[in-house]
Amino acid sequence: MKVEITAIPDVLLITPKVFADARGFFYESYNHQTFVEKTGLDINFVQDNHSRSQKNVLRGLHYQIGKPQGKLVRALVGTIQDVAVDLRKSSPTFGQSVSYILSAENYQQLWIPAGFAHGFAVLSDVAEVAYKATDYYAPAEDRCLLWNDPDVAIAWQLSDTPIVSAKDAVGKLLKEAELFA
Ligand SMILES: Cc1cn([C@H]2C[C@H](O)[C@@H](COP(=O)(O)OP(=O)(O)O[C@H]3O[C@H](C)C(=O)[C@H](O)[C@H]3O)O2)c(=O)[nH]c1=O
Repeated sequence: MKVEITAIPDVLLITPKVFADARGFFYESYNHQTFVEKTGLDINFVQDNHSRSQKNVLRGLHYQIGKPQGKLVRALVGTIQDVAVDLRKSSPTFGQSVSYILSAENYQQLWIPAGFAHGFAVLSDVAEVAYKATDYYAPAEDRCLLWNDPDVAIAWQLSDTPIVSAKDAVGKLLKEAELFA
């Protein structure tokens, strides 16, 4: 398992060791001991999520203001552009984002700590995304940062106007959003 620090140091790009043979492949998608040893993070995941979306769907940018969740994200099927936005007011990278292409083919995972908004755009005909969370879903705490906030200026690799939920269509701008310390 390789761990790479991204342009926002607390966000990590993880590439697992994949064992391929004539049958196909095998890899450990998560191993707690390896994760802690390689990242130095002592965290525990309490919830696994799985979503399926068609091409041009954009889910996000979401975060929970109370019960903030760290997320470990991967694409089981297809290809997504996964994005994390730093919402920690005291961070030197506040308001900045990182984007990575996660796909069933590259096996890569993105670790996004609590304090970030997370979202992804589907670049393939369909994508299934699985991700682990460090705290439970808390609908009352759920918040949305507007996906195309000009101050965040994410370069979405979308071929068309994205398909977003009604909730995501009215996400807040960074200058209005509830933030982390
Ligand atoms: C997130 C979540 C949702 N739900 C229910 C609530 C709704 O009835 C339904 C769809 O929820 P939502 O439209 O918020 O799903 P996404 O737009 O995929 O939200 C996720 O998208 C971005 C990418 C994230 O990082 C978050 O994990 C999460 O907010 O699932 C649950 O029961 N548990 C959950 O943990």
